[in-house]
Amino acid sequence: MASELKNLSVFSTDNLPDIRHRRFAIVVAEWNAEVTEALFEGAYQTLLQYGALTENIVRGNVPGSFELSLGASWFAQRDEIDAVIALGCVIQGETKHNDYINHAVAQGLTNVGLQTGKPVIFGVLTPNNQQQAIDRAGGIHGNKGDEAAITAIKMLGLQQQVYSFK
Ligand SMILES: Nc1c(NC[C@H](O)[C@H](O)[C@H](O)CO)[nH]c(=O)[nH]c1=O
Ligand SMILES: CC(=O)[C@@H](O)COP(=O)(O)O
Repeated sequence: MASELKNLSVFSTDNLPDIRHRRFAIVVAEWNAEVTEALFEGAYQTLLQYGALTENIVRGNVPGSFELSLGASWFAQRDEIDAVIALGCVIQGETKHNDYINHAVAQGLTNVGLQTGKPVIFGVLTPNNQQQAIDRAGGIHGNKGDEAAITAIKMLGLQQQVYSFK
């Protein structure tokens, strides 16, 4: 498979913007907390590593990934928030329930970003089983939380470039 034995969290960190004064909301789904906590830790530490201040990062919990869109929307509508990172893990079950959640949250988070004009990052794992989730939350395939944080930073950099273009 394409992702076999690959660290999927390898990304360029060239030309990242100054984020000292940027404020981030991280919305975390409580379902599969062992995984989502690892995603949160990866996102939080990555934001700090690249210059965010602890006082400029706020966390909110939602029951499940389906609720990430509304939680993200509440934060994104606040003038004080510059970007939102949504973290969840939807593990395939016996029915199609995971498909409905995954499609709803992907579309929902997309809509929040488009409606607010702010980076709203899809940091939701959609694995077939627990091991695939663990492998992508600090395991052999990296940490989707790290990727989500870098994505938020990069999008703020693009936003800054767009709005400063003369
Ligand atoms: N099975 C998983 C869920 N299910 C709960 C939904 O996200 C939602 O909270 C419920 O349908 C009520 O609206 N959530 C996950 O994040 N991960 C799962 O594996
Ligand atoms: C993905 C989920 O919603 C989880 O509860 C598994 O549900 P099911 O086994 O009923 O498909």
